[in-house]
Amino acid sequence: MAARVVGRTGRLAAVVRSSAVRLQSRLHGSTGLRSGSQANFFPPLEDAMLPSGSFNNRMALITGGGTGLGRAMTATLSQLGAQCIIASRKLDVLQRTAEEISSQTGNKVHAVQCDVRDPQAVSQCVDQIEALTGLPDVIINNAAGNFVCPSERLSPNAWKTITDIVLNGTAFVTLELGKRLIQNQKGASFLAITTIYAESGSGFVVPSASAKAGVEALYKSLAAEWGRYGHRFNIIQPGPIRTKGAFSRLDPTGAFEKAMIDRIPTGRLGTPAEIANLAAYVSSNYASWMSGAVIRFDGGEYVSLAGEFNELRSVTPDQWKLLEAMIRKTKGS
Ligand SMILES: CCC/C=C/C=C/C(=O)SCCNC(=O)CCNC(=O)[C@H](O)C(C)(C)COP(=O)(O)OP(=O)(O)OC[C@H]1O[C@@H](n2cnc3c(N)ncnc32)[C@H](O)[C@@H]1OP(=O)(O)O
Ligand SMILES: NC(=O)C1=CN([C@@H]2O[C@H](COP(=O)(O)OP(=O)(O)OC[C@H]3O[C@@H](n4cnc5c(N)ncnc54)[C@H](OP(=O)(O)O)[C@@H]3O)[C@@H](O)[C@H]2O)C=CC1
Repeated sequence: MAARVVGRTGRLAAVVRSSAVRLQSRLHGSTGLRSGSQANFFPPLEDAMLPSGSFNNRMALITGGGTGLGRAMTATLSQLGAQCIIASRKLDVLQRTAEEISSQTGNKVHAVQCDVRDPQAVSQCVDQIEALTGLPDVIINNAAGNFVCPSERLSPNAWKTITDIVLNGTAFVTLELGKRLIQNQKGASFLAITTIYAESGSGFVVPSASAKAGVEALYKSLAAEWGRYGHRFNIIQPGPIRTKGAFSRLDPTGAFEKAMIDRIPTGRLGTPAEIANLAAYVSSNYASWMSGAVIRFDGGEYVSLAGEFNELRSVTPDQWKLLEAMIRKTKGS
């Protein structure tokens, strides 16, 4: 009897495996498709979601605003009327982005060079911002550094570099602006971009995971402490969104992208415009009651990775009939 059940279970497992493989190759393999078919249910909308003028007369600082997601956030805020300041190390990249966005939106985008790892540079950058636009109403801490690397290969300086950009950089920008805003009795919305593994931790990106977790603790703590000064602090945890900066350092060969998409229940990567709309909402007065929030924005990837039995998605209805019959036949323990 036991042998019959084991034999049947083995055959079932083989059937399940081979149908899962067929399904995978129908969805992605042979066609070269980069999204699951369910992605058709979840088309990304690219236009700005908030009413035009939502950020009129508002100043927004976006660190790392010259590229990737920061650039998309800058474009959306600028389109909605904000005067933006983008800050990072590469002035030429910032200036190009600033010109491109302001020529499209008609609203000024300023480029300010700043290495967020250096508290003195941050202080000088804030001096420059005060002179250009006054203190900002919206601060988005988006700048980051990251690369995949087995932890046993990390040098002390590799660890320091990532934690300096992500945790110390966010802290320097937030504290410098926070102090000046408090002195000037001006309220502001602070937003930090972390990632879904800030919560779970993740191998192979350990400095980033540790630093992003620190950023989340910083923002939740300040949400509690600085509400009395008119400051809100929120966090967006993005799942994978293709940008050159992230994917060239996290998936340099492109080999992991398909696996990423396979485990995302909505069947596709996010888009920069989607996260830009969310960031704009969180930073806007429509969200003035939102503080201390941690918003996971990942197409369902986090819960999909977490659930013990989620792999059973690949079991077909016929296979379920068989499984159910086997389960129902079991009597006692
Ligand atoms: C998919 C879903 C979840 C995704 C999450 C994504 C999270 C992200 O944060 S993506 C953002 C990615 N964008 C960036 O990283 C942009 C900025 N990055 C950089 O500028 C560089 O990559 C770097 C972070 C390395 C900083 O550059 P910098 O010039 O300041 O540093 P280096 O002098 O080059 O390096 C400093 C030490 O780190 C060691 N190192 C650099 N790269 C690697 C690597 N790939 N593997 C191992 N170690 C590395 C480098 O050797 C230096 O250490 P040492 O030799 O001991 O001096
Ligand atoms: N794309 C994705 O799938 C995901 C991204 N994220 C997060 O989204 C944010 C944006 O990432 P993404 O757009 O993908 O990647 P990018 O590499 O395009 O963006 C990172 C930005 O940070 C800036 N930066 C890096 N180091 C410093 C520094 N020392 N001082 C100031 N600025 C710095 C870079 O500009 P410069 O080189 O000019 O300094 C760059 O513009 C990051 O916080 C990242 O952790 C989170 C989860 C997923």
